[in-house]
Amino acid sequence: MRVVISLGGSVLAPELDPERVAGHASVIERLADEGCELGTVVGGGGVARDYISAAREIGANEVQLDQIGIDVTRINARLLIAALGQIVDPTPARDYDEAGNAIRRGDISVMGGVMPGQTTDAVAAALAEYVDADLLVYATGADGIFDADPNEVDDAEQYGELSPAELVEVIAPMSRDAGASAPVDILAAKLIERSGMRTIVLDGHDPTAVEDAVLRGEHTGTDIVPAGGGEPTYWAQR
Ligand SMILES: Nc1ncnc2c1ncn2[C@@H]1O[C@H](COP(=O)(O)OP(=O)(O)OP(=O)(O)O)[C@@H](O)[C@H]1O
Ligand SMILES: O=c1ccn([C@@H]2O[C@H](COP(=O)(O)O)[C@@H](O)[C@H]2O)c(=O)[nH]1
Repeated sequence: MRVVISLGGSVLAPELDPERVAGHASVIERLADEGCELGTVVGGGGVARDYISAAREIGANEVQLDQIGIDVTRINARLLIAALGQIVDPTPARDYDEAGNAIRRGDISVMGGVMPGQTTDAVAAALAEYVDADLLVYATGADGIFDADPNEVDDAEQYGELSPAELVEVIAPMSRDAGASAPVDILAAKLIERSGMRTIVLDGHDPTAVEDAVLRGEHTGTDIVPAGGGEPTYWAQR
């Protein structure tokens, strides 16, 4: 089973805690031990946003801000690589070919951002399509997709399941500025719609949430189910 995991910077490194990073790395290692082929895409989190807002005040344009964000995602990718030992490609992939080649060699690939105008959510969706993944998992700061930001609106309601087209509709009104917060960005939603990729969006603060979802099909987030997708096939059922 080939899986792409998008690990938000806000769940990998909300603060620089080596134990938290090691916890995420342990889960990735366990998935690899179970035979999963893995691509991991790491976000920039609060550090990227701090840099972006400082540079915006100084007068940087949106592309420059995106470039700063990309650099931070790559630093976070290196942090995760440092925790992953021997089974990982030691260099963050700079593009989908590099990531795909590492995965085909049997390494775990870790990458950050690739180009301005998007977020690592879109990188993960493109990588999943490129390597023909069985499953794409977004480990983010909210337990799925809601009708409003659940960290801001007390009675926000979760979507348990969405079609890719519904996902695009829900995500479309959200901001596209550098550093914006959304569980999945609009380009990612469009790529998921195009590829029909089976996708889960879940709260990744506890690293074992990803393991439960991939290995046991257990999660409390949102399932993005393509038309005719049927029941999700998880590792335990293969
Ligand atoms: N409709 C919504 N449904 C779910 N979460 C939402 C929604 N609108 C806004 N959000 C916010 O989006 C956040 C997730 O995106 P955010 O980009 O902050 O984190 P991330 O995915 O961990 O990646 P990174 O921190 O690397 O950018 C959630 O924590 C939540 O507060
Ligand atoms: O391919 C990419 C990836 C990221 N960016 C910029 O970096 C920040 C932080 O990334 P997150 O995935 O949101 O953590 C993002 O807001 C973009 O400004 C990018 O331009 N291209």
